[in-house]
Amino acid sequence: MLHQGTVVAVDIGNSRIKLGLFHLQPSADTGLPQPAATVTLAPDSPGEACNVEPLGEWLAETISPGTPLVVASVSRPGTQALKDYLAAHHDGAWNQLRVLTNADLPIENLTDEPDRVGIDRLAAAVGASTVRRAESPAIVIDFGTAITVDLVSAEGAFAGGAILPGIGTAAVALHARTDALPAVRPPIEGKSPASVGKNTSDAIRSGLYWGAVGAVRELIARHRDGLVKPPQVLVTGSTSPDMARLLGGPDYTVRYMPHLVLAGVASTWWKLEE
Ligand SMILES: Nc1ncnc2c1ncn2[C@@H]1O[C@H](COP(=O)(O)OP(=O)(O)O)[C@@H](O)[C@H]1O
Ligand SMILES: CC(C)(COP(=O)(O)O)[C@@H](O)C(=O)NCCC(=O)O
Ligand SMILES: [K+]
Repeated sequence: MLHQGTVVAVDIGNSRIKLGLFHLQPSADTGLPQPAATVTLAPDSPGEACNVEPLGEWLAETISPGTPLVVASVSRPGTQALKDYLAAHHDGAWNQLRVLTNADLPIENLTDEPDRVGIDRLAAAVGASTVRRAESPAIVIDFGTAITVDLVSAEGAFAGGAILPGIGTAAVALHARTDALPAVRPPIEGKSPASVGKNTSDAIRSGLYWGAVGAVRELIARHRDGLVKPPQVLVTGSTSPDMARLLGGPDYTVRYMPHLVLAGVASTWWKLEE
């Protein structure tokens, strides 16, 4: 079937909503489609619903009316907020969200309950499949509200993985479940914290950050133990630029690919349109 190729991919997580405009041109460098423009919708305060207001300007300035908005969501309130906003604005020009289900994703799913896997994990695996060397496995780490460490088999199937608390989520839990620990926000840019914190907040920052590094390294090593070939390791989501370097290991390299989930959503859409 002939189609225009242009699509807005939407990744609705439990903290933020990410959108990317894609045209049908994989980047020569990785084979991974790269967005021509992106916007991220965040809550005004952590833990609240996303403020979807900035969407209107982005759509009006960047996107031709009628371009499909294709959604992978792990948050029903997030999906509803987006639907409500689009229905109430722009005279319905953006009213057709195509909300993907797991069965739409062009990847074999080897888990016990394929329908329950977060569609963001599957979309990232689809993105990883286009990047990985033929017949090599991949490990995909996504830093978000949760951290996921997933395996894409050498044959290109989603094999499962691990889910652990995201750094911000763990910070909220420490504050909520203790008398003395303050609320600490993870670093937004750059720098890894010193491991020896000299005050309570810095000690928490250290523990959460280096704890996540150690946990993810252990999970990569354990996933890797079951593999014949060394994996390609891809990191995505909200994390510091240092993270990919810190996660590197003896026989694999780690690449940071911020738009892996969005690229997987766009690739899925093009496959569905074929
Ligand atoms: N630079 C950063 N380093 C570490 N954690 C971060 C950084 N930026 C954001 N976070 C944490 O990442 C989480 C949200 O990431 P996000 O990609 O918005 O999640 P989701 O995909 O679940 O919506 C929050 O817990 C936030 O505190
Ligand atoms: C693990 C997740 C919460 C990660 O979501 P995020 O951190 O991106 O908001 C999400 O993929 C999800 O809701 N998964 C459902 C359970 C599963 O994947 O098995
Ligand atoms: K995610």
